Amino acid sequence: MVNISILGGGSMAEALTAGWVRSGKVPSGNILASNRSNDLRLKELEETYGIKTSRSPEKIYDHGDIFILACKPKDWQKALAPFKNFLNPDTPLVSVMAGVTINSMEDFFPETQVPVMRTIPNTSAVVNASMTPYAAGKWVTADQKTSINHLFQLVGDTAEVPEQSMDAMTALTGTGPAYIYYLMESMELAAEEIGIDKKLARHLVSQTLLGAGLRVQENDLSPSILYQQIMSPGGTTEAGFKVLKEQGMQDIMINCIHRAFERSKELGGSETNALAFNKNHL
Ligand SMILES: NC(=O)C1=CN([C@@H]2O[C@H](COP(=O)(O)OP(=O)(O)OC[C@H]3O[C@@H](n4cnc5c(N)ncnc54)[C@H](OP(=O)(O)O)[C@@H]3O)[C@@H](O)[C@H]2O)C=CC1
Ligand SMILES: O=C(O)[C@@H]1CCC=N1
Repeated sequence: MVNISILGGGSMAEALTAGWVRSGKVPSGNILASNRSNDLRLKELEETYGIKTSRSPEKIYDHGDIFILACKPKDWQKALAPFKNFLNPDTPLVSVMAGVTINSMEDFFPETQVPVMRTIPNTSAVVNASMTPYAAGKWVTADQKTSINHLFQLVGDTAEVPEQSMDAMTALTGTGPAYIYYLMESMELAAEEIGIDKKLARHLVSQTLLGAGLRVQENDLSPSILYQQIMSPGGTTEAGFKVLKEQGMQDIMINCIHRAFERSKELGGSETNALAFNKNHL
């Protein structure tokens, strides 16, 4: 199994780490995480998952067969700078960042053909149920793509997509769990108001979401057919849906995903910054 060096030690780095360790296929010692300055956080990651941590560029470089770039889009050039002269065609760089394009990362290494993969996992990696769309850059070999795909399959499902779709993927599946959690929170609040115990409500709501998700995955039926099956004329579902329609729930969701899509494209605007960074540091 490959050794993984992660540049970043935040939520996404932790979700992937947790999923890889939980898969039983990646020994915790194969993972090394780093961050910018938060010592406590690195200690916490070490203690929780038994992984290695370091902020020494030499150690990070020596450890990794694969580099995961898991810092915020605004921070990536600084995070990668110490590795500019080290990364090479045998050390794939796998970004999990929203927005940042493959081109801008490839251009960061003007002298070297660094293989760059752009992925967008989600935090369900913790329970090995992420959806991870990905796109490969021009220097990624078939073997490298296979092994990176395998790595993300260990924490859920994957789909190769054209790079042009990655901002849409980010809005839909990278961000997606947050929309679902917000819906769940709303259902829990309503449950409490109609007299359901808080703890029981959590169980009821999560099982309901899980069952609905599984049904969509295991049937050829569209969500629309599936909700119509639940709706008896004059019944409770119809009554509830009347409120959803009157208050524009579907439009709200569609607008939300459009806005997240636009935001992912805006975050990709850091390309200009990458070029400026290169000019100042070459
Ligand atoms: N959270 C999510 O659900 C998802 C996030 N993503 C993407 O993952 C990336 C990380 O997001 P998330 O984990 O939420 O963010 P966090 O803010 O939780 O973590 C960012 C991490 O990057 C570190 N960092 C910042 N600068 C550097 C540097 N120069 N060198 C090394 N590490 C550095 C930070 O260190 P320190 O704390 O010390 O400053 C921190 O550990 C983002 O690009 C985001 O778009 C993608 C899909 C889903
Ligand atoms: O909010 C964000 O920007 C990141 C990217 C996808 C999910 N979280």
